[in-house]
Amino acid sequence: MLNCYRFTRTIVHLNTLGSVLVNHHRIERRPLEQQQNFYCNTSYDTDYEYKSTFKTKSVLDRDKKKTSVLTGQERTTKSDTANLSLLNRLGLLQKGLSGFSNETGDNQDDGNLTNLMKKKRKKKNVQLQSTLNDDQVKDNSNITLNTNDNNDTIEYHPSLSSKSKSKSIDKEDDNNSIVDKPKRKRKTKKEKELELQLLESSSSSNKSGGITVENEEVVLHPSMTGDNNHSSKVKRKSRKSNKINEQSEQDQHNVEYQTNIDGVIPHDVNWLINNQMTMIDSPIDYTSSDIIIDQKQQQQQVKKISTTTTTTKAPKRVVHKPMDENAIRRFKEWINYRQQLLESIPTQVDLPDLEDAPLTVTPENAKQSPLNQAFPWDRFVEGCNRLVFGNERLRPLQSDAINSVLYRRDTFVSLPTGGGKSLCFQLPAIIDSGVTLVISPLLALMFDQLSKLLQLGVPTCALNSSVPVSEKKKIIKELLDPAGCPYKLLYVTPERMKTQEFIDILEHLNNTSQLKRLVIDEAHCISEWGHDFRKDYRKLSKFREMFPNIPIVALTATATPKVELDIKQQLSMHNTINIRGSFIRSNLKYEVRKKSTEPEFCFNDIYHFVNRNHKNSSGIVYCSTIAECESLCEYLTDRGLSVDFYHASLNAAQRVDTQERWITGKFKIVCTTIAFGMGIDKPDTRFVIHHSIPSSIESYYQQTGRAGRDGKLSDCILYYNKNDIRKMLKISTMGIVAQSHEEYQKIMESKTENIDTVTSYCVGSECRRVSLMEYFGEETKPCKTMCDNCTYTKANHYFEDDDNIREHERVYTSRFNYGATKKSKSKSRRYISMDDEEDEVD
Ligand SMILES: Nc1ncnc2c1ncn2[C@@H]1O[C@H](COP(=O)(O)OP(=O)(O)OP(=O)(O)O)[C@@H](O)[C@H]1O
Repeated sequence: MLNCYRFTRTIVHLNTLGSVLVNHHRIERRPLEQQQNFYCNTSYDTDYEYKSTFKTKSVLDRDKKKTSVLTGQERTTKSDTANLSLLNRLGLLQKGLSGFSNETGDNQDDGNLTNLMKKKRKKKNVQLQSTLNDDQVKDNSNITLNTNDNNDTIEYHPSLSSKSKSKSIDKEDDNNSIVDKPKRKRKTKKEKELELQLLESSSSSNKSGGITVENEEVVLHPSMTGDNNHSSKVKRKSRKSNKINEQSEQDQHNVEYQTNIDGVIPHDVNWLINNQMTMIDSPIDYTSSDIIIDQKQQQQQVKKISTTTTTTKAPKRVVHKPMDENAIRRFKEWINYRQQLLESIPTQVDLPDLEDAPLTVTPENAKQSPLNQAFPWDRFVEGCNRLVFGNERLRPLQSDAINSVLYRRDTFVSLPTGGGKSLCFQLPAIIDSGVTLVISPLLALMFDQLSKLLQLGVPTCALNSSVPVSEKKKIIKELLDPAGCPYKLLYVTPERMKTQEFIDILEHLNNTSQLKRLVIDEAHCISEWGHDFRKDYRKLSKFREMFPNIPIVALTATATPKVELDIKQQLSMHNTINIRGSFIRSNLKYEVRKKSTEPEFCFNDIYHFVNRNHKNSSGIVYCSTIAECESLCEYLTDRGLSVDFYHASLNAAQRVDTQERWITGKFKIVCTTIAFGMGIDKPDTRFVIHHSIPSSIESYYQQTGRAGRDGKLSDCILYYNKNDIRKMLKISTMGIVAQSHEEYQKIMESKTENIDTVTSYCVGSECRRVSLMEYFGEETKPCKTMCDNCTYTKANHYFEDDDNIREHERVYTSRFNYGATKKSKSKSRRYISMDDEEDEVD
């Protein structure tokens, strides 16, 4: 029998938490010596691997001094570089780089490379000329594109050529990778000397004054900037350039290829508020490290329509998606805008006072809330939201949440599904310095957010079981880099928190003042009373003990008051600011339909509903079992709909792949168990159908919350019959972990109560919206037009027959017997839910 452990609640004395909240009422710059400024420099090591490193000020004593716009103090200049090692991993650098300088204004693509080359020419021993002629580019094929005036160093080496499409640098563990990577090549002595000279000259040549935050070059692929001439010009120029260093044909080819890269955006986006106001650099790679199954594996992938489940090997993967052009444009604008803002910021900024006491902000009191006042970061928030995320404005309560997070207060955010909770921590993470640690319960959810952030250009990484070992090692190395970590957000599953290796990483980040906050997404998973309880979420309660000064941000869309209290207690949140929005989703139409006991009838009904109303729209159909999932998928596919299935028996790679294909519209309808859902953000999802009843109202709200996230009218249909009650009861009590019979019974009671509530919802005749909101403790008026009960007065005849009511009562009253039966077999037993998603920790 499996031993089972129940996590003991950790009690943290409140007095140890006194220092948790950083009450910084005044932002002042520290003396220069005290600042922990990290400077980024990119170079490649002897193995010709690109390397992006941050260096502390003390390390970079060779760097030039600049005058801060904020203080007038002289400061060491910083390097703003692409995260080349990340790029390298994603297979970009083999294609070369092209330059675009944003400092010189937009649409100056011709000038971009030229600017880079200008800077490069300053290096003594490369003998580059300082005018814009064809010769400028001649050494393009050489080792570097160094922009040391701005300390933007982008290096390129001929060995990383398109021709040398050899195996990946990561080849040792990415055998299945579909990314071709360049072959390593030993540097010649000459090259080494040249490189050394370049580095020396780069570190000694910068004499510009100006502002501290100066490195904001945006390097783009010409095709992305719409300048096709650029490529050809560079090619032409590079062909002429054979004077300085003799380059091989391969090198020349590299120059050409250099212009064909998807691009790279180095930037710095950190505004450090921890008693100083400065910017640190953050190398960035705007490619998306989407994790997909490699081609071979895809081919081998077992046809999904089958009764047996597939067990292909774990994901090996990386494919990068080009960045969205609008995102690039916005990002450039953001950099310019931020630059302007920084120039206008005074050297000292007062933070408004916020009482050190719990505070609740709701839509009703938001206007009078102390969070609704001017904060020094307001324009940064506005600019970042508009330019990085492409949103016109913040939604109600988002700005309160962001202010609270930036003020470094413990923050509990409960906004409706699709309410924009992610922005409440992602935006502060970008504006603030250091790393934001995000706990995310599902690989799919993590993948979704990671992919989006990378596409937006935000340096983000994830550590989970689907990340190949080689990449994991690299990420860990970067996180542990004594000189500084390049990422703004680090996503992990709760399981990772229990490994000593990861705790060491966190300790390192904390000791170097880089760990800025812990974010717990889908925080209801921490509560046993929550609908998606995950035992490893419980372990997060240790975080406060380990890092008492790090603020905690918990977010959920489905917390009842009881769950909310439990979350805060578990996490030892202190003087929490609660941001509480209305749960109403006014664009969702709710309907409950009677489900026939004949599976085919229900399948047929679903088919007709979709075919009639949402033939070409995306939607989700939730089923209670894997078998149901697959047979419904088969049925709908046979009838000509575009369908696939998703459930916990698929391995991580298959799940990621299915999710990605659904999100990108490769197929329209996903038949799934509850393994799919939390956090899935496909705005144009027009319907969510529950083929079987959900295990709780929270689950139902969460799952239907996938629909209509773009604000457009969407349908939520729930099929209900009495058999499903018993079936769901069985399923939802399978995963119970209990140490004693009493505990088991307690959990059983809670689970059955949840199902009772769902049943009441189904058979009830009051407005669906009112019923749902009542559950979350919110009062509202009947929707009148948005549910079956309001629109069809007789709709519930089906559920008022004696049979159903009797069955409902029988199940309700038999629940204690059910627990007792289990007890007789075993006092302590662990049942594994088939939909349990746990991250394998290696
Ligand atoms: N201020 C905003 N303006 C426009 N769109 C926004 C804004 N904030 C968020 N969004 C968009 O709203 C959608 C939902 O956001 P998000 O995924 O953060 O919701 P959520 O609250 O986490 O929902 P769930 O709990 O259901 O996962 C996303 O597509 C996001 O881009």
